Amino acid sequence: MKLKNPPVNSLSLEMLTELVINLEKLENDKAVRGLVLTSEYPGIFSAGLDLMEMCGRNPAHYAEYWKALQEFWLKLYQSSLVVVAAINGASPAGGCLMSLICDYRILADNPKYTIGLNETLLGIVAPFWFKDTMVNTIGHRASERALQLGLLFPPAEALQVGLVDQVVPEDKLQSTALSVMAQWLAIPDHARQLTKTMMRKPTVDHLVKQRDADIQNFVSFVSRDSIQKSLQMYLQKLRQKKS
Ligand SMILES: CCCCC/C=C\C/C=C\CCC/C=C/C(=O)SCCNC(=O)CCNC(=O)[C@H](O)C(C)(C)COP(=O)(O)OP(=O)(O)OC[C@H]1O[C@@H](n2cnc3c(N)ncnc32)[C@H](O)[C@@H]1OP(=O)(O)O
Repeated sequence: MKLKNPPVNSLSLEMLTELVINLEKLENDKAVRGLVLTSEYPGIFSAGLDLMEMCGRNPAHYAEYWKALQEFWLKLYQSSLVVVAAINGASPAGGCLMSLICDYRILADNPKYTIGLNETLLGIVAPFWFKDTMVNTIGHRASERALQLGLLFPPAEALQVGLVDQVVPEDKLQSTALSVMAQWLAIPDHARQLTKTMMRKPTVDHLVKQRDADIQNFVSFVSRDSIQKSLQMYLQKLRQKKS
């Protein structure tokens, strides 16, 4: 599945909705057992959540957006397919989250392709289920440091901390993803799927139990004037970077 939402594959409401529909289609197709997630645009895997969905909108919109993001996370995290992320570009915040919920992550070796949950740099906070997903991957101490500092790791550091499973030359990314997929598909589906469910259930239950409260938290957090100001300033900085 190729992410395709120009210019930076930000996760807009429309993009999230389409991703969920496509995932459902693949899950229901008996001929499909695995999925490689990559970007149509080498250089950018995904810029994360679409900041335009979180700026200057009304509470009903924020609630709808957050629910769609939860839905996407729940679908992909619980997918019965083998999901391999072939990360061919920068992968900040929501882009990193999307990689973390795959079964295996391969990052192309390019110093510009950084990955991490950098929310604090925007003056916002990664919610508990982003944090849980990261802790499940790299452990508590490394997550605490990475989350507080909003670290974006270049490939060698991402590998060292365990945020990705492999770093490969850019021209080997897709072939490596296919050989990793072959290795995972050699395992009987039912045994692998039950194991995945068992490993992920506590994290899934944590969100499912608190879904509505989490939406309310997000809406009230993002509606604050101070948060709106931080997001606007961050967007301005992104725009100024060009000039
Ligand atoms: C205890 C209390 C707890 C309460 C908690 C409750 C709730 C939690 C609240 C909030 C949680 C929110 C979680 C948020 C997660 C996110 O994912 S936020 C998004 C973070 N993303 C980023 O920081 C990445 C920003 N982008 C970049 O760094 C770069 O754009 C790039 C991806 C590296 C690509 O660089 P480059 O190729 O140079 O492209 P440009 O920077 O020039 O960008 C092109 C245009 O795209 C716009 N853009 C970039 N990123 C985004 C984005 N994420 N959303 C929307 N738009 C984006 C950029 O402004 C450019 O636009 P123009 O062409 O200038 O119009």
